[in-house]
Amino acid sequence: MKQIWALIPLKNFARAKTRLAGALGAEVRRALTLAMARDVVAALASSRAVTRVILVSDIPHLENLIDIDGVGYFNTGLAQGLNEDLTTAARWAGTQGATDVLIAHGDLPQLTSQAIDRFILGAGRSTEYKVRAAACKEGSGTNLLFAPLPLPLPLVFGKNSLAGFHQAAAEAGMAIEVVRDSVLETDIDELADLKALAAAHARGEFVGAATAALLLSTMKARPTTSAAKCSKRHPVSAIF
Ligand SMILES: Nc1nc2c(ncn2[C@@H]2O[C@H](COP(=O)(O)OP(=O)(O)OP(=O)(O)O)[C@@H](O)[C@H]2O)c(=O)[nH]1
Ligand SMILES: O=C(O)[C@H](O)COP(=O)(O)O
Repeated sequence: MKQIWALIPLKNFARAKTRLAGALGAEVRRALTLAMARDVVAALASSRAVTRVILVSDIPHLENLIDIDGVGYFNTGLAQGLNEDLTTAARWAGTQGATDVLIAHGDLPQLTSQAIDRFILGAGRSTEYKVRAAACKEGSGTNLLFAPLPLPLPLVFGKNSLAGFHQAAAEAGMAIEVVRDSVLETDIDELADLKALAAAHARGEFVGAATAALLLSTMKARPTTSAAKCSKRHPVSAIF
């Protein structure tokens, strides 16, 4: 019986979401990072296929910030980098009884438990592929990775990671299966992504509860246009 553990890496707030730093102040980026991570955790916690959900981070007292029933925390100590932290956490998960890991980034606020189960259970049907990757919307990055333990290939998250995973798999004498799924594709990296997310929410598309609440509360607090123009770095409310 598979024991699938979800690992969600979360960067320290001081270094997180830097591509939004030109538009959003540190407090708003922190709130957004936390809200999206809460939504990712909640979706994974409701998945039928996932056995355990673990946050992988060096954020102190993260359990007080994301307090969802049954969620575990792997404290990396001082972060060594995304791939190093996840590799250490995956190895530890293996010693605790995990047979497989589902790595899911913390900035996927439209993630649903149905899409997660679709992704994982699809992997079960194919015996040809051991590793399955969900592409980001640009098709270059990897939003989720499903792999058995011990990991059969090195983790190479980062810029153009999908090509990196293909290469790592080829070097390990295997192939990976790439999934394009609109629900799994939506990561929030740039201001344009955030604007698109607000528009999707306004159209009635699903957005996780914590992120949706943040979008709504900041829109209610929307300043006048002239006030927004005066501010160099806008609150979320000023960008929609
Ligand atoms: N534990 C851990 N998580 C990380 C680290 N670097 C990135 N992450 C997490 O990995 C996921 C993808 O992160 P990135 O897109 O690289 O970084 P980001 O903070 O979301 O955005 P940028 O700073 O704009 O690149 C997010 O959930 C991050 O919080 C790290 O060194 N350690
Ligand atoms: O491996 C990846 O694709 C990155 O860790 C996340 O990519 P992005 O945040 O640049 O989309």
